[in-house]
Amino acid sequence: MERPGPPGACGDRGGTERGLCPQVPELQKGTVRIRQPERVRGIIQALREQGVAKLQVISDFDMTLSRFGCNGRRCPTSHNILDTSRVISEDGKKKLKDLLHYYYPIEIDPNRTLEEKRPLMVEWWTKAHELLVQQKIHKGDIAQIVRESEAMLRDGFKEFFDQLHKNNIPMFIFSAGVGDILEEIIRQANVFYSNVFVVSNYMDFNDDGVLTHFRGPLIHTYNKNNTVLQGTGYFQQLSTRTNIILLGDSMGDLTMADGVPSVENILKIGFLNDKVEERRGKYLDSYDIVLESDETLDVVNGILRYILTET
Ligand SMILES: Nc1ccn([C@@H]2O[C@H](COP(=O)(O)O)[C@@H](O)[C@H]2O)c(=O)n1
Ligand SMILES: [Mg+2]
Repeated sequence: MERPGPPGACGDRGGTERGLCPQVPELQKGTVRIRQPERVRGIIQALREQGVAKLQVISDFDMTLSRFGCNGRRCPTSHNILDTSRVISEDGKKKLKDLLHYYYPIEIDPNRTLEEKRPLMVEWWTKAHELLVQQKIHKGDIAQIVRESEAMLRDGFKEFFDQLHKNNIPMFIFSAGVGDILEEIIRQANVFYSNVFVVSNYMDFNDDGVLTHFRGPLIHTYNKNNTVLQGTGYFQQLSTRTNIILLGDSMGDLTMADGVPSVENILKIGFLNDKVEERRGKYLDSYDIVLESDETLDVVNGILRYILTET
């Protein structure tokens, strides 16, 4: 039989999905799906009880911290921002769009295995980066390209970044996007705080500020794990941060915390943005909390507020 938690504990109404955690009312939103409410309740409670000093956040960027929908259309990813910008020739734009139309359905296909997808993702990223290098992009144009784009962070981003910063919680952004672009988005949103650390695909420029190549190792959707973090030492420095909130939008994001030593508790929150019906089952199997077509960080902010409130 389930033992009730201490007064005011998450789920002390019995732990049904409805009364999952009354102190986090955002979990009642219609966008929230949870396969194992008891498990989620237990993790949230443990994160709160064990305290802020043990917590770290690991997040994907594109379509997780950034929005999926923009005024009835798809928001651009960090790659798309560059691909569709004024510095790319018409021919370059067409080729990059063709790549997207060919490879994106493969990326999100629930019927293909990760083993099948991996080499195809390497192919996509490699071809796209080669095309971008041919465009002789100037470093000095990046800020303006981002300003002119439709890039948008999810609603509630300021509270999210602020809560983490004020509580000195390290936030690791692990992205297969373009590091220079996503950093600029966060900078222009005024939330690029000292607790934010990014690993992504960064561009290298020559002395004239012209893009010459992308720095390795190449990060694509399905190799976001320890293999591309060698030499960063990031997780090793945070060895006391054994409790994790992981945020992602892809099945590839589930391995982002693989390099963290001695994980005690991990809460995986997945944004299911596209092909919702088709992919729901797999997401519910893999993420503790699934947010369907939810353009906000409300649920994440609600959980953080509860975890960070002093008892
Ligand atoms: N040429 C490309 C390659 C990938 N994408 C999309 O970028 C996203 C990966 O970035 P994360 O921050 O989510 O790791 C992924 O959604 C790909 O579809 C692209 O737009 N263009
Ligand atoms: Mg993503």
